[in-house]
Amino acid sequence: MGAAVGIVMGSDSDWPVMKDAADVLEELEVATEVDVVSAHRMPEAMIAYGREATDRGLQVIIAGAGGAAHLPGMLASVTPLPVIGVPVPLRHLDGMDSLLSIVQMPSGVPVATVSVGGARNAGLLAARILGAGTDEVAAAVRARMVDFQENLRKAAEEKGARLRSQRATKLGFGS
Ligand SMILES: Nc1c(C(=O)O)ncn1[C@@H]1O[C@H](COP(=O)(O)O)[C@@H](O)[C@H]1O
Repeated sequence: MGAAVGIVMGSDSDWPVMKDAADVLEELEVATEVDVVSAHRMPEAMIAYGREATDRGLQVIIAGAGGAAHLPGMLASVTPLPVIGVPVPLRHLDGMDSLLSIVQMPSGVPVATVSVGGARNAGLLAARILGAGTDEVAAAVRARMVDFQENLRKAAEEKGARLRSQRATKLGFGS
């Protein structure tokens, strides 16, 4: 089966951030493809990627970029697929430039923007979009997402229990 989610970034220097999206989608058994596609540096190839995405079977695009981050918005302008934008933080301005470039889209061209460096949430959001479908593949992704959420809840509860017990021990109440 081909990739359902395309993960693209403006430069390979974004990969340490964008890898989190690929990793969580791998955990959820969602097929992904990864590529460098830059609106600024390779505009024709970027347009082709966006235009061909649906025919190639992609269902969601995750696009990460830093600085003057035009890639997510430009992709959203040439594809009907949902585009999730990841603001990649660079050395200057701490990602505020990336965030504002991605989030402040003009009306009519939506990009679902996650937090600065929030590639893991971008992956999770892509899985939720896929899981909203009505076929068997969507149901399977949805079931894995429900498990994921259950594990998240348990982990949070365990952290609370650990903290309560450490505190009680410190104050001499026992655990
Ligand atoms: N924001 C964009 C775009 C674009 O939006 O088309 N293309 C590259 N870049 C960004 O430039 C930063 C520096 O790239 P280099 O590390 O290659 O110099 C990266 O964060 C990339 O996403």
